[in-house]
Amino acid sequence: MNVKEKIGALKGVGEKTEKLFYKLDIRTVEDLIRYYPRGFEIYEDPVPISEAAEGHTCTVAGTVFGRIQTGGGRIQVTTLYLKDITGTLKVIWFRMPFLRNTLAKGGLLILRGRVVRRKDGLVMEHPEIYYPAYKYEEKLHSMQPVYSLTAGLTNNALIRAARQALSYADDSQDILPAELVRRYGFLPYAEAVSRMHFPESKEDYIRARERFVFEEFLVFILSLKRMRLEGNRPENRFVFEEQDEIARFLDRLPYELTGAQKKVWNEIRTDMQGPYVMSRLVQGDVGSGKTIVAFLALLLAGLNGYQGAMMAPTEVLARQHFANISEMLKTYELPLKAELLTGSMTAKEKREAYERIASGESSLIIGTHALIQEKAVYKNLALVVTDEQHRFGVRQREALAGKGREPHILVMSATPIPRSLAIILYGDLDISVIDELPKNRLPIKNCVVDTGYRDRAYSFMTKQVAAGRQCYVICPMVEESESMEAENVIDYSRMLQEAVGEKIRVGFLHGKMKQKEKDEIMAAFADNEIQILVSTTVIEVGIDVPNATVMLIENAERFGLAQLHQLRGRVGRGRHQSYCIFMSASNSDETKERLDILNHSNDGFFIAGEDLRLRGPGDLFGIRQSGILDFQVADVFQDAEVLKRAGQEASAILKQDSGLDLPEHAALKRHIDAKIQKIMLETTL
Ligand SMILES: Nc1ncnc2c1ncn2[C@@H]1O[C@H](COP(=O)(O)OP(=O)(O)OP(=O)(O)O)[C@@H](O)[C@H]1O
Repeated sequence: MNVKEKIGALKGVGEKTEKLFYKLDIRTVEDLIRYYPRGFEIYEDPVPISEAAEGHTCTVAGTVFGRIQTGGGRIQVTTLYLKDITGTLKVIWFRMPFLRNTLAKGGLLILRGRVVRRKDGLVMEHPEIYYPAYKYEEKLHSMQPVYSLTAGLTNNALIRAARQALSYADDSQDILPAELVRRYGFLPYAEAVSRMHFPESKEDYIRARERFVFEEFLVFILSLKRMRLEGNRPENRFVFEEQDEIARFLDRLPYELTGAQKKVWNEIRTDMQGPYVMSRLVQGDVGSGKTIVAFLALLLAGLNGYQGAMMAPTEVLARQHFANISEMLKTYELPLKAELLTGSMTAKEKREAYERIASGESSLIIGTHALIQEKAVYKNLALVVTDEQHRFGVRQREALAGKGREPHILVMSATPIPRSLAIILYGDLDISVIDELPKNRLPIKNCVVDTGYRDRAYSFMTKQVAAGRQCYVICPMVEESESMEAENVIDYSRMLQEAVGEKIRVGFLHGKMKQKEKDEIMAAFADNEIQILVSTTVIEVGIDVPNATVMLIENAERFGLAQLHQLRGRVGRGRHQSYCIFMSASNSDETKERLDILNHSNDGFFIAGEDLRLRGPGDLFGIRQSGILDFQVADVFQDAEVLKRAGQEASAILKQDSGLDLPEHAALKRHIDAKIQKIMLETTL
């Protein structure tokens, strides 16, 4: 079979399933071959029930103790107690009432699932069932891939389809030039890709991964270069003049810019008035005050009679920026109008917004990714501020300016990457760093505790709320599905509401909520109508409520350090003393060491370095990767050396063959061009 064929060509993938695959962006057999697992389940020997620990996925073996029950309620829950000589464990399944009959026959039962703490103690939730128990033997010590899924498509279905797809992989499909594969001693393509999905051991996976990390970086760098982002800078065809109103605005701001903010603002101002179009990256740790610098650039564009657009990575964040900038325009009586453009607005609202943008009535446009490009026609867009997550959209944004005018580009990033790596990843951008925090800040006080501390954490939060402050709680994680995650957040906030009493309003936020609901909750939290916000990691980026002073992170052991640092960065943004409580359900030394780093440092750069030191090459499994810059397998920090090499190879390839026209680069070129085209399509739709 040709791997370019539609995914529906695989056996067992009907029309309906095909659509589900599309949702995961898997269209062809090759897409599936390259859809690597996000992790692996390693099937260990069963543990004694007394050792089944909160927050862990484990396997237990035992017999059913007492009766199996199915209870009503919103969701049907089937409950049993599993017993071995060391103890009993409560086990529940959702929506599987038939289990009552199938499991009632007695005999040894093996269950594998995550153990969580509920009101009535430890519970294993929705485990896999091995019954009769010998069925587990087939799996013992194996590594099962775990894929990112979509509702309706199970992990098993993906495993089956992936096995089939992999049987059609062969070395002729490799996009890396053969000479590179030889020189670096990489595994041949077909073997490597099959080990990416079904490795026999960790070492096996690591060896296969090496090649795809390299490939991913190489493709990334070459794509950027092919999109003509590097090389000749377009001329600056906008006329910018200094605006007195900006100086007046800065004078009246309730705080003085830090030295670092002033320095960066100067660099931006100089760029915008210079002979070439600006392409600048502003890097700054969480809470370092990047937003005001971006706002200043927008104001400068607006006051010069141009338009400026700011694209936020999430809708919640877009609304926050819009609210802030609108407020500023009003307070400081600036003669400019801000406009919001997001996906959840009604057709009528959008149409009206488009009109005001086309006529130039609105000059500061804040929105989300897709929408800023949609039908909006700008009168005279001179500046686009984006987030690093939109790395690839740059080219269309330039196109979006239309009529051959290329706007200034400002990219904001909170990722603490060393300069040498930033130069490779952002080779087309000048780099500014905000390396100083505002003076009014008190360092965040951290503590690392176990779950036994939960009640004390709640009473601490109650006291903070009594003092007028607000708190965030990052809910324990549920990996199985988004809907279970939602239920979990709701259950948790109910429990918390009971614990803190009615005077305090607890709100919650999760990925499955409608945009409007999210906005309402965020607005209520920003106005202190909600004092404690229980959330999944959706609040991770950018949210700025300076009155919030406590961040309680449940299951802290399950996050990467970079992500924990981002989450913690939601507090300590104002003048009040702030606290971060890392609650961990694991007692392992490794967890302790990792959390200890955060406990003793609030510095993103230092944390990233330490994280790297601790995560040896063997540790690619347990903890969620940072997801920074959204690489599929590569990790900017951990694979820094590979990134450097890929950067060198990319330059060497282009030096020898700038158009990628040599036969040995043909596959690479096709791959890159298809990728660029896809990105273009996605971002212009
Ligand atoms: N020079 C300053 N002095 C005092 N407060 C400041 C200063 N600059 C910014 N702030 C305030 O600090 C808070 C954090 O700033 P901002 O939201 O810009 O952070 P950020 O760099 O975007 O961080 P993150 O990456 O976490 O979103 C805001 O409430 C902002 O008003």
